[in-house]
Amino acid sequence: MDVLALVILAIAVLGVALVGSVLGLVVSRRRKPAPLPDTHTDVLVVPPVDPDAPPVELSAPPATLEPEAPAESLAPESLAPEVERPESTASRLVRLRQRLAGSQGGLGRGLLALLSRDRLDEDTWEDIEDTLLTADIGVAPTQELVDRLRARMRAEGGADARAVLREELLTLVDPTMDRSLRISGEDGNPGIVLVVGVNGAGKTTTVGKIARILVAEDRSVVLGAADTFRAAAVEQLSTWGERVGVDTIKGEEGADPASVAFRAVEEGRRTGVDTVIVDTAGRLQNKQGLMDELGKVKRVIEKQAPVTEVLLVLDATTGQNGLIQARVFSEAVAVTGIVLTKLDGSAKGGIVVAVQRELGVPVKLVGLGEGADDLAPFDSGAFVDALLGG
Ligand SMILES: Nc1nc2c(ncn2[C@@H]2O[C@H](COP(=O)(O)OP(=O)(O)OP(=O)(O)O)[C@@H](O)[C@H]2O)c(=O)[nH]1
Repeated sequence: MDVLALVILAIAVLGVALVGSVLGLVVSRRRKPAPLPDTHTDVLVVPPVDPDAPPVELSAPPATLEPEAPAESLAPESLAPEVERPESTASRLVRLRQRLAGSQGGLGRGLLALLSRDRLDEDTWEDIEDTLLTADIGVAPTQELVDRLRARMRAEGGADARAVLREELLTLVDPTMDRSLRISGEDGNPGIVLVVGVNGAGKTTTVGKIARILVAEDRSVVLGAADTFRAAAVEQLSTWGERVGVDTIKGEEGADPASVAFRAVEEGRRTGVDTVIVDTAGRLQNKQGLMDELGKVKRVIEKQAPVTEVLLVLDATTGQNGLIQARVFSEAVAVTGIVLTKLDGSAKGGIVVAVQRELGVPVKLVGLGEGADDLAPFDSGAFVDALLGG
């Protein structure tokens, strides 16, 4: 009898242990981290830890109990190469529009408050003028805008100030400009994007961010680190590339930038990539030196294939000084588009108007933060809406 009771007890204990281990398996499977969502944003930021989440199961069940896991279900952080998935353009635009409205909204709100006054007297018009000048729109565009606003507010008594202001700001920003990036080549060649600008404007960062935009759109890319003046810039660029699985062609510190650019294009053609992006040095030692260097880089690249886009990177916070630099660069090389960085750190979005006027080329991209995906195509309507506070 006693022996029988002992046997029954042993079976019961084994049964409980078995159920427990199966439940433990189920629970530990449920605790596996969810895959990254498509709209993953700041990929450089470590995902936040949920303080309420149960601790990670350390006593994992024996490997033999685990069914064969299909390759794609393996935890990405443990086995997959460290290639990040850049944010999709759609989610980036929604996020960055809000950031743009946050940094630029003050200008529009200020103008609207002034235009909505009962009496638009001379003092008010002067205040409007000052507000525009403070936002770096520039003297001539400010005068034009004020003249047009005056005429319309007078002629269209009781007009909706917001609607009038929106229309006139949009005219100034010029929605008719072609802002598409020339990232495709012809005759089997890759598109070649040459990126120029003074050091510190955000050039290398921008090259990395553009690569991410292209990778997010399933385009293949090679980077050329032709900023051989500063070894750190070369390393910085290749790190950007590695993160999204893009190769970077480098040269030794002090190597001829043109030869690095040449090799990058050579590699891009050999591997049949869609786009080669070449970062350049931005020393402004003197105009002649800059012209010689950039001119040579472009000439040497074009022994193989045409440069399809020359982007000038400008720091939005540098105001008039930035415009002077812009002029020097545009004389050194034929700029086809502007990237305005650090708009998140400046309330002076008027620089968009000023720089387009100065160079006669469109702003094509705007930088809105230090995050890896904080670069967005410039959209004039969205920009004016951001100025007006959404
Ligand atoms: N807030 C903000 N910071 C930015 C933006 N773009 C670039 N930066 C920062 O600006 C700093 C300079 O950027 P870099 O890309 O190193 O500038 P660079 O022009 O390549 O300079 P060199 O590498 O010296 O040639 C970095 O700290 C960037 O993170 C932007 O849109 N917003």
